[in-house]
Amino acid sequence: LNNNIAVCVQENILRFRAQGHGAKGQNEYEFSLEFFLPVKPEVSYKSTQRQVNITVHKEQRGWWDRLIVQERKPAFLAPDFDRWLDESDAETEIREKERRRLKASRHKEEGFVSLKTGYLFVYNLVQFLGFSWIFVNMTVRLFIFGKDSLYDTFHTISDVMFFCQLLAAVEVLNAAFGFVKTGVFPTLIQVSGRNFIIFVVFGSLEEMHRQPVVFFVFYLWSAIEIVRYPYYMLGCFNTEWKTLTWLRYTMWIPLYPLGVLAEAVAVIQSIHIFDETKLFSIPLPKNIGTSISFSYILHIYLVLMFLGLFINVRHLYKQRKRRFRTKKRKAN
Ligand SMILES: CCCCCCCCCCCCC[C@@H](O)CC(=O)SCCNC(=O)CCNC(=O)[C@H](O)C(C)(C)COP(=O)(O)OP(=O)(O)OC[C@H]1O[C@@H](n2cnc3c(N)ncnc32)[C@H](O)[C@@H]1OP(=O)(O)O
Repeated sequence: LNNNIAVCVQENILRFRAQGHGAKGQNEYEFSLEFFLPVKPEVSYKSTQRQVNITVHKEQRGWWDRLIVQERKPAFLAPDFDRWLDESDAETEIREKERRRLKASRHKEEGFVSLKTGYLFVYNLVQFLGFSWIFVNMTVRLFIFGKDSLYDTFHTISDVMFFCQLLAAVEVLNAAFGFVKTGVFPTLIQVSGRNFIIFVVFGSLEEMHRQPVVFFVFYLWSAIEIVRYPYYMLGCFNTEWKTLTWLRYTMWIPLYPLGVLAEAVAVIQSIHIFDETKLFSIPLPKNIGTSISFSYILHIYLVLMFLGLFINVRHLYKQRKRRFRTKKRKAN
């Protein structure tokens, strides 16, 4: 039994004093040890029925040649070999710890990668199904109803197109968070450009719903997407189908300018409707005039569209070159 324990470190000397019941009955025990190198003055201890465990920390990490300054160790001092560590043991322990840490972080990384892949795969699948439905539906209707089908594209297709295009906003986030290796800006241009057309130009004007231009815009958009999304889906499994890759990086060459042209026609057709209906026009104070028509914004948008066309065609051209260059190098 230990009591009245006094432990301290002063001037690098550990001083211990306690009363206890030992082999020779009740006694006062004390010792002092001067350490080989500086230790921290803070000391902690734990006392049990059998022993007192004292913990002293070295001032600086490192290996000491011995524990105390005296070369001869006092008779009462003996190492506890259960807790003894020499340099090689410590190195093995450090290496083992590092190995375990690396393994744990690799596990975490693998978990994240498979979660990301699963998420991208599901996203691409949903988009693929959506755009396939649009493309097949429009094609079948074109065959069955001929020219008439051009006039009711909006009524039959717009809900699914709204859904797919709204969901496509996720692609900007994917790029921004680095989930996919691409620039945020081209994706932002692509997604916001299309959403402007579908929600503002088509969505807000009933007069536009029956325009054949809706057919051309939707058909051109979906034609590329039924190729692009399956290409990404295969990419999620590090697989590729050469024909699909070629189509993904080639079809945009005719489709993109045609798509922008169709969108520009839609914007131009909508201008007079916005002027007549005064929809989204900005009211002005009476002494200046009545209002600023939304058609001014549309004129600015037409310019931005061709700027967007230039930026994205350049981006897609670079992606195409990168894709086919890597492929050639891999083949060598
Ligand atoms: C800031 C405000 C702006 C205001 C707007 C101003 C005006 C805007 C005007 C815009 C005009 C738009 C016109 C447009 O609507 C017309 C048409 O679309 S017509 C139809 C033809 N269109 C197309 O061909 C374009 C289709 N879209 C795209 O290609 C992309 O959206 C685009 C961002 C343009 C390019 O895609 P990305 O940069 O991602 O290139 P990659 O496909 O090569 O992908 C790069 C790597 O990332 C991997 N990736 C990408 N996405 C995914 C995914 N969802 N899941 C899995 N992996 C993905 C891909 O595999 C590549 O990796 P790797 O190289 O390892 O294979």
